[in-house]
Amino acid sequence: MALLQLRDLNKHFGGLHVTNSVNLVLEQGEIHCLIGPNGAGKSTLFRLILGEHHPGSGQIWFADEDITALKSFARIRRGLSVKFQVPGVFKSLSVRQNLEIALQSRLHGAALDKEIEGLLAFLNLEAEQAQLAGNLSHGQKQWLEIGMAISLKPRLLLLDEPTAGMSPEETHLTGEMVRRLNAAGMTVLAIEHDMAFVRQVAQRVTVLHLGQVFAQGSIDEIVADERVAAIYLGQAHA
Ligand SMILES: Nc1ncnc2c1ncn2[C@@H]1O[C@H](COP(=O)(O)OP(=O)(O)OP(=O)(O)O)[C@@H](O)[C@H]1O
Repeated sequence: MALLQLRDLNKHFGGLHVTNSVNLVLEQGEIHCLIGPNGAGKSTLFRLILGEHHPGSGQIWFADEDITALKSFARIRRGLSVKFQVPGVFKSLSVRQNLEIALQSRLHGAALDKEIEGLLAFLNLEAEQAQLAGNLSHGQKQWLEIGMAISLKPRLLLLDEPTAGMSPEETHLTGEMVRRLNAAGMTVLAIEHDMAFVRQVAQRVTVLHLGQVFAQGSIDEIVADERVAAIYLGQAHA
């Protein structure tokens, strides 16, 4: 079953056609990675899905409902969640308090404490729970934000370069987290440049180039595609 469908989506910024007739189907239960050179339009596509940008034309369907005209909060209420690239944690609050804030609309009392314990263990942040979030390492901040993004138990989790700036070990641990979330039923769409991460998690990969879907397939098919290699030539991320 399709969880998310982008139908002929278009977005212009002035004369720039940043999202160009994009059609993309995300199956319920898959981990899908979105790759492409800088400026390909990946972040813009996320903002369209979340409702921070609105398309000039085209439709966005989520769980058999047309959500194109809905505001972000209404999309979040239906089960969408996003972790953007820049950590949005509350730096002057502890790790535990950050999770409390994310969870408190859903849980209280003993149930809240139990959920926080589970999340801390999942995020490898048990020992850091009393630390100020601002004092965490870069990787730990990213994990805390993943924790906040999954606190409402979304059906679809959008991750914008979740491993940017991480060591290979941290990247691998992040991949394991994503796989565990997926095994528990969460559908994931991740923008990612790190091909080791893409190989670790992705069941399907979509390549975006100049705002268009350029290629789609398994990681092996994408890596073997000479057309894909060609569009990365001269790019620092290749
Ligand atoms: N709000 C905006 N106003 C004008 N132009 C924008 C805006 N947001 C993005 N763009 C332009 O749209 C194009 C696509 O940007 P986008 O950030 O979506 O690409 P990306 O694939 O996410 O790139 P990167 O990998 O560098 O993050 C770029 O040329 C960018 O300058």
